[in-house]
Amino acid sequence: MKSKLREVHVSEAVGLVLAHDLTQVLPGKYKGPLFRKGHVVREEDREALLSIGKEHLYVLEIAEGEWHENDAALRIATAVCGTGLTLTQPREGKVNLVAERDGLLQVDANRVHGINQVEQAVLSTRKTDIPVKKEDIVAATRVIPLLYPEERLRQVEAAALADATLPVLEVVPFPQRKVGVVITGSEVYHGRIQDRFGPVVQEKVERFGSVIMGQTLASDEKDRIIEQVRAFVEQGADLVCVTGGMSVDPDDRTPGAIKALGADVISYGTPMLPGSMLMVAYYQQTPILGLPGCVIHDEYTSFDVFLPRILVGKRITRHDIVQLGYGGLHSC
Ligand SMILES: Nc1nc2c(c(=O)[nH]1)N[C@H]1C(S)=C(S)[C@@H](COP(=O)(O)OP(=O)(O)OC[C@H]3O[C@@H](n4cnc5c(N)ncnc54)[C@H](O)[C@@H]3O)O[C@H]1N2
Ligand code: MOO
Repeated sequence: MKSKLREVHVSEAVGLVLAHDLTQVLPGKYKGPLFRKGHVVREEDREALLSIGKEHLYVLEIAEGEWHENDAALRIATAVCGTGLTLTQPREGKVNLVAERDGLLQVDANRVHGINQVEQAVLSTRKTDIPVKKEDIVAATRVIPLLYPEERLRQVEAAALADATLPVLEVVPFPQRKVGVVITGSEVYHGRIQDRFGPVVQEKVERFGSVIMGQTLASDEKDRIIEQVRAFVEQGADLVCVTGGMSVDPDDRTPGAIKALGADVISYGTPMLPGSMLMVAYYQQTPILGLPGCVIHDEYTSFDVFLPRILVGKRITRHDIVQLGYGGLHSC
């Protein structure tokens, strides 16, 4: 059976779906829709409808096996919604997924593509691995037609599951991590200039609810850098940042020190600008980052991409490094 039109008196229309737009004309002031096609008539609409002379309405009788756009959007949203997210009530056929907490947004892009393959289904999301704030809208769902077939909703729900154990979208909270900072550079060590790296790293780390467990000065001495990184790891650091000395001058000792420490270097260099001279390494499972000078003055570098991921406990891989190049030219 297909959905069909039916004429009803306004007093019997509550809960039914308008089959067409209803226009309001206020001479000289306004002409436009008072209610749109698809609107579900509410008790409080009755007076407004009668005031524009609508005693009878065409409503849609929705056949079994078809879903109103609001209900279809809600089913899609429910199928993709994971922890740390809530759904809004449908409005004009759209449901939003809203962050319930600050955290790192996780989106399975492959399953988002799979859902959008289903004819006239819409799942629109922000990108994965970005930090979000409580109450941010991170995704929205809708369907294109006013009535949507059950069969396609089942296809959406199957695509949302697709053998995966994790939800399509979730917001992972930031645990409180301890971060050690080793500042290199003889000019800072000897007090020729004031350290500007420490406050920048501290602000970025605290933004995600983590703490700086300590900050040391290592001049440009490789052995001192090694010792200080190792000491932070032994004291239980969740991340150690070594600042400066990342370039190609003879006094740039940081990459050599991290290697000599025996760390597993994932990459020295990234294809993102700024932040191309970043080093990502792991020493006994603890992430060690070599931070290039640009982190002091550029608002958004490869450090800002990886820091929140590291703080939620994700391990950075060579694949993650490679991914930074496409769309990664921010300034240079
Ligand atoms: N020949 C090349 N030169 C540079 C390259 C390159 O590939 N080839 N890369 C450039 C890029 S990109 C960056 S980023 C920087 C990387 O610089 P470093 O990490 O080696 O930074 P430094 O040389 O140690 O310092 C640069 C600048 O910043 C001042 N600085 C450093 N630490 C502090 C601190 N804690 N507080 C205040 N100021 C600090 C330092 O005195 C220098 O003036 O290299 C480019 N060059
Ligand atoms: O590492 Mo530099 O990183 O791009 O300005």
